[in-house]
Amino acid sequence: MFNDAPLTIALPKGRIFDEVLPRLAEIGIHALDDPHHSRKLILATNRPGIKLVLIRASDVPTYVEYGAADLGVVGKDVLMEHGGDGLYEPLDLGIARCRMMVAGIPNADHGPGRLRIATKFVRSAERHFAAQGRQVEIIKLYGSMELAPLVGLADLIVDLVESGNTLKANGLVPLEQIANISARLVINKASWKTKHRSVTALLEALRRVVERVQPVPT
Ligand SMILES: Nc1ncnc2c1ncn2[C@@H]1O[C@H](COP(=O)(O)OP(=O)(O)OP(=O)(O)O)[C@@H](O)[C@H]1O
Ligand SMILES: O=P(O)(O)OC[C@H]1O[C@H](OP(=O)(O)OP(=O)(O)O)[C@H](O)[C@@H]1O
Repeated sequence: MFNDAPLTIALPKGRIFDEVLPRLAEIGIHALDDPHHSRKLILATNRPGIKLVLIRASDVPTYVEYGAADLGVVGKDVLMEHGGDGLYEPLDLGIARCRMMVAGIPNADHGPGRLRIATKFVRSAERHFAAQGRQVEIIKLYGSMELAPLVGLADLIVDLVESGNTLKANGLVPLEQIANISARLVINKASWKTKHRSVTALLEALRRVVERVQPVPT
């Protein structure tokens, strides 16, 4: 069905990977090697012409934008940081759902000065506070953001929250929601034109799976 033109699909190795594999299986795409045990970064599939490339979540938009992959799966948080202009983003896969939130120590008095915000989501945080007309200083971190308010590095953090357990375990509370996050299918703009048949066949097959799992509200 998708075999008219070869397709490369970029998948992030982290938590999205385990949720997207069953979706691909439902449309009849399986990796030939066990992806959990293989060290290969390019995986052939049972569909001749369809291969998977396994990369860091934050690199997916770059691979797809430059056409190194025709399609990719990536969190909305990563897209918000990358800037979405160079890509098509036609489908919300409804997996890896969480929220991007501002969080901090409960009832903290931050005083009159500029708030310090620790986050790995620099652009999203800047945009959020600028829209509120609040002057902030953003401190870029690469992980364990929850630590920053506890050791006086920052007043607030911007991080992803799912169950809220990580915040709770560190004595922090969610304060403001910035965005609902889920994984998206992204498509290279040139592939959309030059490989239209195979790209749209894959997109529509995935869309049917997503709608079956979570029917579109009427
Ligand atoms: N607690 C969570 N619950 C649900 N989805 C999440 C959660 N944390 C992250 N995600 C989503 O899953 C995506 C991948 O997260 P993961 O932790 O696997 O990668 P990462 O370590 O953030 O990325 P990288 O490998 O580039 O450092 C995130 O971009 C986000 O969209
Ligand atoms: O609300 P919760 O269910 O506790 O989930 C939120 C946590 O999940 C993510 O981290 P992750 O586990 O991916 O670790 P990482 O940031 O080191 O990748 C996020 O950065 C939070 O720390």
